[in-house]
Amino acid sequence: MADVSIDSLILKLHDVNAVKFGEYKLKSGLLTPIYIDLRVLVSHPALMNQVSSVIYQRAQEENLQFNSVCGVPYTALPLATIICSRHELPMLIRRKEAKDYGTKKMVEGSFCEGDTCLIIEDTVTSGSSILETAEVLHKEGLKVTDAIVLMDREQGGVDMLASRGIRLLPIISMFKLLDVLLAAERIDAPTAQSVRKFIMDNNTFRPKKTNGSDSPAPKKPCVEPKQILSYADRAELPKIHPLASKLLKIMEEKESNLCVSADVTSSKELLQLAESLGPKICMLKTHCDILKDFTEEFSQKLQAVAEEHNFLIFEDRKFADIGNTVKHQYEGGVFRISSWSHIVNAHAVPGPGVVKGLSAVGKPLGRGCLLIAQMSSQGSLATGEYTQAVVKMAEENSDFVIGFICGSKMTEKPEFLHMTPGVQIKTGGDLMGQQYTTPEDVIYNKGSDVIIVGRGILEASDRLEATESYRKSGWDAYKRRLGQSDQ
Ligand SMILES: O=c1ccn([C@@H]2O[C@H](COP(=O)(O)O)[C@@H](O)[C@H]2O)c(=O)[nH]1
Repeated sequence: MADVSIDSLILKLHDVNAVKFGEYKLKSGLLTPIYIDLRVLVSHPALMNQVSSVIYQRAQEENLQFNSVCGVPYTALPLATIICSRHELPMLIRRKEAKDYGTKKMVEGSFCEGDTCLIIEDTVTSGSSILETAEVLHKEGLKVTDAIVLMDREQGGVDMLASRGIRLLPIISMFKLLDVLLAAERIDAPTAQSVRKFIMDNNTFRPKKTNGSDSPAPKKPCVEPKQILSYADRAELPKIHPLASKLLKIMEEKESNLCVSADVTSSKELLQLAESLGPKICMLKTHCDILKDFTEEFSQKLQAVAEEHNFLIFEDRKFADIGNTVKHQYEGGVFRISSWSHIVNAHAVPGPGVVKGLSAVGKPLGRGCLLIAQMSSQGSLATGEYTQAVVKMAEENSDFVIGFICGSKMTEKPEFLHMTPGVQIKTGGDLMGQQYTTPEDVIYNKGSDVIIVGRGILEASDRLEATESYRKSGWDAYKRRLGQSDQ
């Protein structure tokens, strides 16, 4: 199933209150800030069908071989029933307690010894419910090699079951769920962050020691949590785009995740800005079409300053036409943007053709592109499923797309860069819909990588001093995110 459908499924699950935020008790007694309650599905038949379809589809994609299907009682029972009925597959029912009359069987349905049974589950935390069901099936002579779960809380279930010979195939992971709800603005960044922290701090899997005894519960997760990588680490990732790697190295070297938005109208002033602020920034953003005196000579000088002070140039052109047109706009015209700008950006509205057109020009030159996944302006339509589709488009074109213009982190893939405009030391906005948030919020809470600051610096009485102040705020927030700050 396409990722976008999974995203819309997540939103529907949230709509029907199957994903709850607050304080809830898990089977283990542990208090959790997120609770997945798929019992509500029985009241939503269309959603129930959709969930059953993705589970069956997963079994097909994995080419699983099995003789029967068993849903872990009770929530997964109707899911297994729908799947088996719709695809005419034999089903088994595991009893939770034996009857004290009749056959006294623990497993209902017909099977032969040595048959393989596929287990279906709605939510997994530690994996213990699947294991209990598998053990009952084993006692009856059945084999269990695979289980499919709709929602994996990523708290060690996959590893625990693997250690017992069962491969668990999750459809939705907790981190994916949080990313989708955050991008759709169903939750805020601090909520997502606190749930992520809870999940990483509460891994339930305790591998057996080689001497056979259970090891004590580890303080830190046994399974490597999703690590927060440094810019330097990310620059070395095997799949990183060379331009993204170059930018990350510049950021680390200059201790700057600050991009200045040089929104001035004369090329002389722009060059002065580049020259004076260059040592403190990782990137300079331009709008070449607001310059009243753009010339090729100007673009050559700008490149020389960028070279001298080691920053990249990002022309914020926001291409948004069909592939053939953006190809011409990027390569030719008065501005010949591809000849001097390391990075450009594009709206995804036209579909993947816009990336193809830009990439035909930019890729051979080693350029990179950012897709606009969200906008900082009030009432922006770039939200929810649109934003998710942009992320997918980026992931499918990672040979040219190096990241996003966005308000917060869009993907867990560390190869992608997240750049956020609408940043000032004070929150607020302007009279035309711009909305501001702080460097700390963008980098620390929202997990973005680069702050883009325009008027916060341009309108300051001392631009250099303001630049240093933003550089320091952005960098301190990054260090805090890495856990290297003593604040
Ligand atoms: O969503 C977006 C995308 C781009 N921008 C651009 O960033 C700067 C912000 O300038 P400020 O003076 O800091 O408001 C500007 O060039 C925009 O075109 C954005 O603001 N929001």
